[in-house]
Amino acid sequence: MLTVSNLVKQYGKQKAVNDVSFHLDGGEVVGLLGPNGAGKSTTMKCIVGLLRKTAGEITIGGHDHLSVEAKRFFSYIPETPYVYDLLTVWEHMQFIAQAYGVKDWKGRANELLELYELDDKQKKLGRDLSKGMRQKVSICCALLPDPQLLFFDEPMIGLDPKAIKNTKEVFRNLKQAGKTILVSTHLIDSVEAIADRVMIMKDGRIIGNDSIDNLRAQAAQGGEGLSLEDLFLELTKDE
Ligand SMILES: Nc1ncnc2c1ncn2[C@@H]1O[C@H](COP(=O)(O)OP(=O)(O)OP(=O)(O)O)[C@@H](O)[C@H]1O
Repeated sequence: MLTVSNLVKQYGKQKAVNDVSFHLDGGEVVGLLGPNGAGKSTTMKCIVGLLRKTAGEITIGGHDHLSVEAKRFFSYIPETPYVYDLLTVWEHMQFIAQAYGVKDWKGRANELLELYELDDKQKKLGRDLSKGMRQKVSICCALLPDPQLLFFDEPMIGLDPKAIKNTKEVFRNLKQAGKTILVSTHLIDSVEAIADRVMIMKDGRIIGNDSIDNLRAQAAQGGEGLSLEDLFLELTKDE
């Protein structure tokens, strides 16, 4: 579904992403973990075409990631939610439905807005939404076209506890429906239950890419019985 080969992204002289390669099979749910500045957001932005990569190849569903065919496969929830100031919440849903050619979208849009407690905010303009509400609108917009592949960059940031719980449930449902998900997060427990695999990034490189059980086994002595959080700290500690 997604293949990233030898991806490099340089900001000036700094290699924020340094020769990163990985593959996601259809239906896989993969957590992208790493300390601040590891290169997670830059990797995602390169994949979805928001940043121009310095080198490497990326294909989505067998198509070059910048092609229209590739863009039909995925939705992206950015770290900082972007909403249109002068569209209402409902108009955001309408806009996405039209842009992606989603048929019979109104029922689904209502379900999503209800799930994220935005149903009574339908007439509010984007510019009048709080940060958390923007994040919720961004998630609803991403889910409406029912894409095969979803990129979530820190989806839980700014969400209230109920929305975090709902989003975990959304992940479980997406996984059950066979969707492919790459989710970058610091809230390690939010992916522990559903991730088939985690990739751990540090200093622009992937330093671990395996199931949680296998990573545990690879971690320094005493890996057995480590929580994912301990494991993460063990793998990313400075030598
Ligand atoms: N626009 C930019 N210009 C210059 N350097 C940047 C830019 N964006 C990110 N960087 C640098 O690239 C590196 C990777 O940043 P990135 O945002 O991808 O990390 P991250 O793993 O997503 O971090 P966080 O968990 O803090 O969101 C960091 O050293 C950061 O300072």
